[in-house]
Formats: sequence, C-alpha cells, structure tokens
Amino acid sequence: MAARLIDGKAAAAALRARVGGLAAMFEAATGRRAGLATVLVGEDPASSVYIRSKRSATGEAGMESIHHALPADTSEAEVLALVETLNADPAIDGILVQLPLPSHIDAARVIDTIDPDKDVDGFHVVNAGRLAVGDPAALVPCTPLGCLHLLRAELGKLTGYHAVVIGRSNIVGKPMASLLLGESCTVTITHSHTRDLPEICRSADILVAAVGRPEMVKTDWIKPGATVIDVGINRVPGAEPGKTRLVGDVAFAEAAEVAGAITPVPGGVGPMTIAMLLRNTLVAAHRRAGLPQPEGL
Ligand SMILES: Nc1nc(=O)c2c([nH]1)NC[C@@H]1CN(c3ccc(C(=O)N[C@@H](CCC(=O)O)C(=O)O)cc3)C=[N+]21
Repeated sequence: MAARLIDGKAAAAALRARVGGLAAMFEAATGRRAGLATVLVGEDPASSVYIRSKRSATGEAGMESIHHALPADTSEAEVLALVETLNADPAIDGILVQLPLPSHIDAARVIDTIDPDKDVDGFHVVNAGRLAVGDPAALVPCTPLGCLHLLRAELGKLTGYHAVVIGRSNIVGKPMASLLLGESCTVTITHSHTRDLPEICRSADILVAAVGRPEMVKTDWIKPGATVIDVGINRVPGAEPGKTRLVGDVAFAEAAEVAGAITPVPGGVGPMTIAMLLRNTLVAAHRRAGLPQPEGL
C-alpha cells in the first residue's frame, strides 16, 4: 500500500475531546448542559446501533442526551407534535430524527418542522439554503463536514484542487459539493447518469465517493497521488456463511496502491459523522445561549 491512511477514528477522538472541553466551559458559563434530543421511530436494528453510539458519545462529551423511542406505527402527526415540543423546550439545543423513517411518514415534512437552529443534522431546507449561499449561520450536515475536516487536516488549504464528488444526495453529495466550492475547489458532481465516470474521476485531486455501491471505485479511476474519501458504508456477505463485513464505495486495497491518501471503512468517515454531530450540537447551544462560537471547532 502506497497511500497514507487517513485515520478518521483518531481524528474523531481528538475532535470529541475538544468538544468535551468546550462543553464543560459551556456548562460553567450557563449553568446547564448542552442537550441533544434523538428520535427513533420503529426498531430498525442498524438505526438502533447508530442511535446508541450517538447517545453514548453525547454523554461522554458532557452533554445531555434525551431519547424518544416511538413505536413503528406512530402517526406522522404524532412525530410532528413531538418535534414541536422539542422545538419549544429550552433545554434542547439539537434535534436528530433518525432516518430512514417508516414509509407512512413524510421525512421531508418532519425535517422541515425542526427549528432550523436546532437542526444539528443540517437537513432542513433553511440550512441547505444557508450553506448554498455561504451563510455562516448554516448548520452543515455532519458527514460532509467530517469529510472536509479530514481533507483539511490532510491537505491544508484546498484552493484550486479539482474535487470530484460521486453522488448527489441532499445528505452528502450536494452539501459536500457546496463545502468544497466554499473552499475554492473546482467541483464536479457526478451520479448514476454521468458518462465516462472513470475518466472524470481520474482527473480528481480530491475524490469523494458517496454512492452506496460496494467497492465501485477501482484503481484506474484514481489519479496517482489523489486524496480519496470513502463515504460508503455497505454491508456485504463475509468470508464465513451468515457473517457480513463492512466495505466502502471504494475498492480499498487496489485504490490504496495509487492514491496519495485514503480513508478506510470502517474507521474513516463514519466516526467523524458522530463527532460532527456533537460539534453541531455545541455550536447550536452557544448560538441559542447568545455566546460567541468557540474557537477551534
Ligand atoms: N438523522 C440521521 N442522521 C444521521 O447522521 C444518520 C441517520 N439519520 N441515519 C443513518 C446514517 C448513518 N450514520 C452513520 C454514523 C456513524 C457511522 C459509523 O460510525 N460507522 C463506523 C462503523 C459502524 C459499524 O461497524 O457498523 C465506521 O465507519 O467506522 C456510520 C453511519 C448516520 N446516519
């Protein structure tokens, strides 16, 4: 392997420690802890695991974690009513409604009911708009924010690099492209209808893969020395029957022969997503308390 390994787990631990220190200062200044409310509808096993790790990270960082577990048959109106209650609760700084929601609930409607200034996922249209116009009031989606953090740590200033984003979701691809544009990269967004995808990827100094297709990005898609960020979290059949393993959207071993630096899966972007959720919650708490945003977040 020629590429440097970008250690997202270590970067996430460092960020969480910094958030923890600042959360203690927030508590000293305000007499209360920053609070994150999580809402889970139904019992999807993957969602339950993610919520558990988000909640324990929140507690470890010295913030309050308030969880609402609702049965799978909860009506949309009931979820909306809960969100309204959390919006009005002064002890709640951040609201996270775990996705996906059951199909009888309109996720966009739920997200757009969240107070934009408590929308620590950054999924509300108001935050998408703020990000698109470069308004610093934006709460930015955690996964692309985590990717940007890793890229800055690896490359320093990103000005002038050609960044190719594979995937155009509202949660990762589009906000990732906005962030990279904000860093003065030249940005290409690609997707399932893009022609000559391997060739376009090969022109990338920065390649961000967020398509959800296991090991789609191959060696010959990568410019020698490029920085590769793998957002994919795909569960595929493992070596032993009945077992699964986690792979990214990048064929890691072969890509690492060519790339300059690359994130692994697991241990890359995933842990950064959770660290950024804590970061966003603390930022939201400072704004709501009328305190200046702490340095170094
Ligand atoms: N409202 C909402 N906000 C989210 O941010 C959100 C969501 N819904 N629904 C589900 C996805 C998924 N997601 C992950 C977070 C951390 C890891 C993570 O830490 N992954 C570890 C490994 C985890 C494992 O072993 O399964 C890693 O990559 O190293 C992965 C995925 C947040 N999501």
